Amino acid sequence: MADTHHQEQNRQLHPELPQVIVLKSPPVFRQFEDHFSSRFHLLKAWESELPQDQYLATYAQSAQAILCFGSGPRISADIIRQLPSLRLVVTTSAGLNHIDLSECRARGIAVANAGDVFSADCADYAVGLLIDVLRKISASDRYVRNGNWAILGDFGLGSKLGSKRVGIVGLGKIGLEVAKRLEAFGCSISYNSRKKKEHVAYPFYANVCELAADMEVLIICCGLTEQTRHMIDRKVLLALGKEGVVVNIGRGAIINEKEMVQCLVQGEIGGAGLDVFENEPNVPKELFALDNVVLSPHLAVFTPESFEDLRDIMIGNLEAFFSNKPLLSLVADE
Ligand SMILES: O=CC(=O)O
Repeated sequence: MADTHHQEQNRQLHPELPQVIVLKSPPVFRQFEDHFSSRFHLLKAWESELPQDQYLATYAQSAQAILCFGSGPRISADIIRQLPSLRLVVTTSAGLNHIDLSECRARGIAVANAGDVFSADCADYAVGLLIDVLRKISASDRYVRNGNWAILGDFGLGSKLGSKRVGIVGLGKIGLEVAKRLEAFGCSISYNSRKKKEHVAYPFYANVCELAADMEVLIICCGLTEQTRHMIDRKVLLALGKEGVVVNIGRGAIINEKEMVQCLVQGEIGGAGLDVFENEPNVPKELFALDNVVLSPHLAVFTPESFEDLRDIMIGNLEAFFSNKPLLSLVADE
């Protein structure tokens, strides 16, 4: 019980600091921790030897805020119900699929996310994946390293980025940044989203299958919800066609992964750039053999240069909440 004892001592030393629960923290958070502990009394459930339920029942009954990470654990209805004073969830991610939003809504709990902090990094990465698939950069790197250049001669040419018709699925902050970048490369942009955006001139498609049929590239930038789960299925991919490329920097389950793998293996689409997968960190093995597929371990999201902005927005949200000011990146209720 040494850690729990330490936390209890800390609470007695800093009774004035507002309590913020953290169920588990990934190593990347450790570099921020001092910035948080000097402002808030962090209830570090993961350091306690008590089972989580017991820890929450013993130490977190009056805590009003929880800080969580896109990497988990999930902020489920069950956890929310164990925290009767909870009024705010702050997540370090742009995505929200690890939070039970309807339970938060029902209980009047506000949710704040990473806001715009990652949008530029994520958009850069989406464009990087697309260029890599089209111009075969990773594949040609392997070709050279394996000594094939000298043995087999020149590697086959890739396909031009400029003038491609690109469909963006989900024109939020990240999608708009992707569009801005690809316009500069000479691509023509169209999009699909829940609603047509006022003040956006790009052609809008209410139907994702129709978008795919008219495009050469689909870039998935939307969040994962019950409505978007498996939205990109075999039918959409077949509409994209044999030369079509899909890039996913949203969430793996937005694409029906089994059907996408089948389409790729059978040459029914032209290629894929994938940063996210349905069952991370497991990646379908069939993809490893395909040179027209670029794989990456869910790291589009940020660079070390963005960490300070992330830290500041999380602290800013917590401070605003505890001083009754508007949150910096409140997730709008849809
Ligand atoms: O995937 C990462 C995020 O949602 O921020």
